[in-house]
Amino acid sequence: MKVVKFGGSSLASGKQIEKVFNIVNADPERKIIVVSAPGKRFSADNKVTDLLIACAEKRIQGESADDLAEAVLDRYGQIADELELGLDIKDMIREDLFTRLSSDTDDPEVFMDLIKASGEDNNAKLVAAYFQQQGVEARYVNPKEAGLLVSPEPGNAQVLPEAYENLYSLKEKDGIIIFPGFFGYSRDGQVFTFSRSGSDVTGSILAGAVKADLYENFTDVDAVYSVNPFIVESPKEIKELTYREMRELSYAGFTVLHDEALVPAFRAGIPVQIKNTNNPSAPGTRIVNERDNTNGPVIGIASDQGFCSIYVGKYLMNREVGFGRKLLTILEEYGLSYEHTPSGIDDISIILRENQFTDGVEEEILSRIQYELHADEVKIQHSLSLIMVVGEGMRQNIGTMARASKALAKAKVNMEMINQGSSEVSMMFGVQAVDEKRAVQALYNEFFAAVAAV
Ligand SMILES: Nc1ncnc2c1ncn2[C@@H]1O[C@H](COP(=O)(O)OP(=O)(O)O)[C@@H](O)[C@H]1O
Ligand SMILES: N[C@@H](CC(=O)OP(=O)(O)O)C(=O)O
Repeated sequence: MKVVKFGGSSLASGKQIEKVFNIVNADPERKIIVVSAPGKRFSADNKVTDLLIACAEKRIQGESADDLAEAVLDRYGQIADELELGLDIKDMIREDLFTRLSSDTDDPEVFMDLIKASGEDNNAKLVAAYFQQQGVEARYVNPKEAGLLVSPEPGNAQVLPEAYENLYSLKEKDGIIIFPGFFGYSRDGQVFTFSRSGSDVTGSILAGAVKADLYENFTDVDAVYSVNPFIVESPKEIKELTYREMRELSYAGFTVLHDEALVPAFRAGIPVQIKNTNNPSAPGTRIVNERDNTNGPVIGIASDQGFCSIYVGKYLMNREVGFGRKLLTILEEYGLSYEHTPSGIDDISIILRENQFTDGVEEEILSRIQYELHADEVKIQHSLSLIMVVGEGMRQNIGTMARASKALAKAKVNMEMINQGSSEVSMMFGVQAVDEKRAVQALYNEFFAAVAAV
C-alpha cells in the first residue's frame, strides 16, 4: 500500500485535480491520499492558506473578513465549476468557512489554526466529491475520526505517540481515502495545525502508521535538485539520497519537503519518493536509509537567509565551567532557539533566526550577556545566510572542506563562519546575504560541474 501526498501546486485548479485523479487511478496501491489546500496557479497567485491567514487576521482585529472569505470561496468555486461538481459542494464549503469565521476569537492563535485548517479540510471534501463523481469508491476521512492526535501548539503542533495506533485502522478501510493534510486534533478536540507546508508531515505520519510500502510526495518538479533551481539554472537531479541528507537539506532551504516530514517515515523504515504531478512518468527522487556513494562527496547544497550571529568573547572562556550553559539559559529565558554554535577557546558564536527577535529584546539580551557573564566583547551580526554542503560521502573523502573554501575564495566570498557537523554529513558556511547566490553557484561549480548524475 502507498500513501500519496499531493501539494498545493498539484491541486491548484480543476485541471490539476484531473491529473491527480489519473495518477491515483493508475496504481491500485495508491490507497491513502493526503491533500493540501489549493496552491498557486502562477507565480503571482495566492495560496488559499495565505488568503485564509489574512482572513483570520482581519477577524482577530475585529474587522469584516467577508471580501477575503469570498476570494477563498471563489478559488473552490472555480475548481468545482471546472470539474462540473455542482452546487452542493460549493454550498457546503461556504457554510463551513462562515461557521468557522463566526466562532469566537478569544484565543487568536486557536482561532487562526481553525481557519487555516479549513483550506485542507474543504479541499479534501472537494477532491473526494470529484473522485466519487468519476465512479471511484473514495471517501473523505476527517483527522478527528481517524485519531490524528497532536499537541496543542498553535501553528507548530507535534504528533502524539498514540496517534499512530489510532491511524493504523485506516489500512482496513475499503476504497480510496482522501485525508486533509496540515492539521490534527488535540486530546480535547481542538484543531491545531503543523508548521507551514505541514501536509508533508501528515503524509509521513500516515505512511508510518499504516506501515505503507512507500510514501509518494507529488509536487511540481521532476526531482529534488542538487541546488535550489531558483539559484542555479538547470541543476543536476538527485536520484537517491538518505533520510539524513534530505533532513539536513530540507532544514537548510530545500523547501520541496518539510524538514520534519522525514522522521515518521524514517522511524518506520518507509522509503519516500518525490514525484512530479505534471510529469508522473519521470522517476523522481528516492529517499532511503542507505545509498551507494558513487559520485563524489557532496549530494546537495542548500542555503537560507535571515540569520544573525551573537559573538561572545572572553579571555579564558575554555576554563570557565558552565559558561555555555549560562549563555544558553539567557536565550532560553527569551524563548529563543539557536541553530549552530561554532566556538574557539576564548569565544563562541550563537547563530539564530533573526525573525525570533521582537522589538527591544536584542539590546536587552546583549547587555545581559555582557553583564551577567562578564564578557570582554559581545556583538551581533545581522543579515547572514547559511549555506549547507551535504553528503554522506564526505566521511570517506579527504579535502572536501579545502575544496569548498578554495571555491569560495576564488569567487571572492568572505566566509563569516564555518561549522562542520559532528555527523560529518554536512558543512555549514555563514556568509553575508548579498554573497549567498554567488557562493552557492561557486560551490555548485566545484562539486557538480564534472559529475554525471547524483
Ligand atoms: N533543491 C530543490 N529541488 C527541487 N525543488 C526545490 C529545491 N529547493 C527548493 N525547491 C522548490 O520547492 C518547490 C516544491 O515545493 P512546494 O512549493 O512546497 O510544492 P507543493 O505545492 O507540492 O507543496 C519547487 O517548485 C521548487 O521551487
Ligand atoms: N497549505 C499549507 C500546508 C501545505 O503543506 O501546503 P503545500 O503542500 O502547498 O506546501 C501551507 O501552505 O502551508
